[in-house]
Amino acid sequence: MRLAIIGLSNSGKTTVFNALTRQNIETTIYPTVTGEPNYGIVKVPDYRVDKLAEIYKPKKVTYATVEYVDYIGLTKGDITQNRKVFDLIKDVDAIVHVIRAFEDDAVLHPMNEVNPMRDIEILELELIFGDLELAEKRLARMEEGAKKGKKPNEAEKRLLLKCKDALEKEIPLRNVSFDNEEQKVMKHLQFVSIKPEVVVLNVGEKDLNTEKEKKLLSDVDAYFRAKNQDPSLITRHASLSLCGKVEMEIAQLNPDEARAFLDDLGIQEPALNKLIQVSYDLLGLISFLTCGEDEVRAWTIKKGINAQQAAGKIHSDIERGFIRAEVINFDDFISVGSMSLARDKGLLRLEGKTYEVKDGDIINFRFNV
Ligand SMILES: Nc1ncnc2c1ncn2[C@@H]1O[C@H](COP(=O)(O)OP(=O)(O)OP(=O)(O)O)[C@@H](O)[C@H]1O
Repeated sequence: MRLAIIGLSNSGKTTVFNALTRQNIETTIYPTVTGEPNYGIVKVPDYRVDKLAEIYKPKKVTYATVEYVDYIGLTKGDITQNRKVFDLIKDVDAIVHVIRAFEDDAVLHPMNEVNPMRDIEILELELIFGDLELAEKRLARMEEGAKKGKKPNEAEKRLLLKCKDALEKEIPLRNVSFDNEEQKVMKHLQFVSIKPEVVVLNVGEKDLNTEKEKKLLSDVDAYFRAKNQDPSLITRHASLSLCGKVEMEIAQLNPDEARAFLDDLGIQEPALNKLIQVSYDLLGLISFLTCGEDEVRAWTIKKGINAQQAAGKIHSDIERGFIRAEVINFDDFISVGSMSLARDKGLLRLEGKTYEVKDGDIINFRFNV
């Protein structure tokens, strides 16, 4: 799973990226307009993996991971520059949209003043304009082809017209419902406004845990709710606030120092953990767990997949030779503390191929190859 961090220049994208990936890429008070994208793999914090590792003391502990990519900012009205960003993010699973809400005169703002709601609108529109350009170009190419006698792909044409119509009304494609056929055609079209989106309000340190922060966040939620007029659509948007600068400082500390720092600020855990979790949920992902003396591990799967498909995540042989899955949910396991006790108490279930795997299931696959 890969997420792209996007936003206007100087909104704090690299700061958030550094905090997430514990890297130290240079952040500047000037916009970055060239350079290579930054990539980083991030462990998905999971208290269940921590707890199982404590119990099993395995040789290896493996968390689920997500990858983030950070690149240059989007610019109002600059389609050529923005296309560079869209080309990079066309294959990502979701976008993290960083909005500047912190005040600092030393950090240049591309619109000269801090105004988060205006910036959200600008950025959302740039995504829409980028997609509109793409739809129009493809339709024009189809028309050219038709003139030369080439038969257009009717399904794609219908879909492009539907997208164009929505985009012209300034509706992002994530807020349009597409049937299964349309979704299939959509796969190779590389639109960006269709991607699930996590909005991160990057507030100043002094605004953390204040009414101002709460109000801003509820304004952001209201903005996206108002945009999504089809209640049958699954939510493809989530928002949260954090202070990128503080998060980056915490990420550079050792665990004890970080704990003391968080206690000082009256925060339970870094907001980044929530960001990672929210991204995971938004993509409809869950984790199942495997444990033993060799390894305790979290595996990422899509919500709704069955035990046999989940087995395929580990190895195609296990999927092919699947016999049964021995399953216990993490909470039940913890209530007794060991697999043998769980078995004695009948908490360990034997499930077949079609069992729908739940978040936090600890699974032992029985298979035969
Ligand atoms: N929450 C915050 N509070 C105060 N300063 C911040 C905050 N977040 C980021 N900054 C500062 O803002 C400046 C710009 O940050 P950063 O380089 O991360 O932005 P960016 O969006 O990656 O910029 P660009 O892509 O245009 O280079 C840096 O000086 C950074 O320290």
